[in-house]
Amino acid sequence: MRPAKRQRRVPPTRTSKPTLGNRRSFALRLLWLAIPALVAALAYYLFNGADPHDLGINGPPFVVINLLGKGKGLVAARDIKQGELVIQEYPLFTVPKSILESPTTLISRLLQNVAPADRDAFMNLSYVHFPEGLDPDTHPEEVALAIFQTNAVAAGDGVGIFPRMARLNHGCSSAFNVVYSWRQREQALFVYALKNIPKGQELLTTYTDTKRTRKERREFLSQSYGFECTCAVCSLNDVASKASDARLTAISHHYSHLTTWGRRAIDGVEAIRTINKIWKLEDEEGYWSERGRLAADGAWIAAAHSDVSAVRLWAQLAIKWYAYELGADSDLVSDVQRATSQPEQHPAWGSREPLIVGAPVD
Ligand SMILES: C[S@@+](CC[C@H](N)C(=O)[O-])C[C@H]1O[C@@H](n2cnc3c(N)ncnc32)[C@H](O)[C@@H]1O
Repeated sequence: MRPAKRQRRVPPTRTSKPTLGNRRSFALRLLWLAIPALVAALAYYLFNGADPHDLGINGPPFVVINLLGKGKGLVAARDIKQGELVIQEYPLFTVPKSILESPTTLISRLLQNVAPADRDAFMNLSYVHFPEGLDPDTHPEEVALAIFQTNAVAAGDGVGIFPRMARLNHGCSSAFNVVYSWRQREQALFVYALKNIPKGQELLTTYTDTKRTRKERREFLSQSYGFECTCAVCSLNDVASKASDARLTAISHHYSHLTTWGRRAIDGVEAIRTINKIWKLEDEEGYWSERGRLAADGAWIAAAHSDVSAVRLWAQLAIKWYAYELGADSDLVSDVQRATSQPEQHPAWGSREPLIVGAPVD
């Protein structure tokens, strides 16, 4: 069960009507009509996505609204460009991966150290898996734990709570269009647009590795997050859904095959061929996540086999896709940039026999 939604007070409406014949009172009437609209617009802006980085020339990228059957969610307030930063958020608090005290006690204790407005924002988040038989009204500490479990995401060595980002709903495979990552240097969570997102479209992230069949994804999401996924991919007709499942299963299979290069079960040429197969299948599926990492793997394999021109090409591709997912100023982009200018300085350089492994087929 979710906490009761807060009710907003509705101001009493004015009952006296100005006469139409009087221009001054007509102007006053317009003014009276405009004031609530301006106040509503300001309140909407303040409560739905304004933060310092939103105040750029393009205006705030999203609003938070109620969505049928999903609770709250983020919807693009204007066209958002691929690779655009949509959220930069600091954690309300973080929790290490292993703890000694009871999680209920820990969360309640950490909440005491946050500002009252932040605590309210936290307690307003949605949750699933509340212990059966307990009344949420008399067990706020259990509500806090359930909220934490539903909304916490990876943040460095631990997990953290980011109330703004926590409103992002889930989409599978080609349906998710934003990606979040923790940046150690800034100690903040960054959310980037993986694709162009037209105004009015919902911003969706992914809660799990969605390179799984629809049935497997649905089981996981229902058990872990308490909802039946109806994203664009889960809503495909049976024929299209089977084709998508087959692509996703093949992608996973190719990823497993690729890892065998690490133990020399396949050579560099086969490894690069496998990366190109994954890339092609992902194009067909519309699955664009993790491409920076995949291209960086290509650069690594090329460097290991001392294939200078392949290192450069894979590294350039990695920079492009890392920039979309992680930001052009992220550490991983800087690391790969070094490989394009000085392939011989790549950490994997020359660790395997020399071989022309092959370039990206993009
Ligand atoms: C991290 S919260 C996301 C924000 C949430 N909608 C809210 O109102 O705060 C996770 C919860 O959102 C809902 N949710 C997320 N993605 C959904 C989807 N694709 N369809 C339906 N519900 C979804 C589920 O209730 C899930 O447990």
